[in-house]
Amino acid sequence: MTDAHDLTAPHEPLVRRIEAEATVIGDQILRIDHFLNHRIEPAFIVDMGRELARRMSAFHPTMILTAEASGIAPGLVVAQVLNVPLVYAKKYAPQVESPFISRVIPSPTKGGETKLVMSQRYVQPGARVVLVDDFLSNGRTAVALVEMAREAGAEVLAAGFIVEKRFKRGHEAVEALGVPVATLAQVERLEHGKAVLRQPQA
Ligand SMILES: O=P(O)(O)OC[C@H]1O[C@H](OP(=O)(O)OP(=O)(O)O)[C@H](O)[C@@H]1O
Repeated sequence: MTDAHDLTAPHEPLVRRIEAEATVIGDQILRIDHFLNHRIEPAFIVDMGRELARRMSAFHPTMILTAEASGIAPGLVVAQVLNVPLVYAKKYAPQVESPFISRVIPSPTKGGETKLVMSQRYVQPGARVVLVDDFLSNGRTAVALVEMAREAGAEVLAAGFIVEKRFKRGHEAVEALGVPVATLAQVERLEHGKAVLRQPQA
């Protein structure tokens, strides 16, 4: 089994790019959408997805689960490397044929509420699920996905994220559900227009 330290080892290429290129607004907002979730660099998202897949491979998932929209790119890479299907809970066109499972969560970045909807046709009892998303912040999206997968009768083995904000409660919230968390970059805090990250081992 992959140990906890390995699951959260900082991925040096990502750490360096966040340090050099992130737009930081106040002590809460970290913008790296020029390579992660608005403009996507294929070679870099594949590099990061491969590293997440390497850490997830020990869990032997039968499917990857994410949420629309920003989780799809890293989720697709992890799914491709592990040769399993990717399912994404819909947010923006949540008319899903019955039977389905849904959760309403506070919208992480837009205010208001977001509805996540997932068809039970694509998450079957006994499925071995690994969650993947681009960001882990308060963890409400990930917690909702864990609950939805379990409601469908699936087993949730682990959750992997490209970036986590360690100053939010998401990591603890997901682990409290008994789900190990893997992340490639850990943002400890945002200050003076810069992101302060956990550093890779020399
Ligand atoms: O840990 P949390 O507090 O739940 O925040 C993390 C979530 O926030 C973002 O989604 P968002 O809905 O903002 O954007 P998207 O529609 O582009 O995926 C991100 O893609 C994660 O799914």
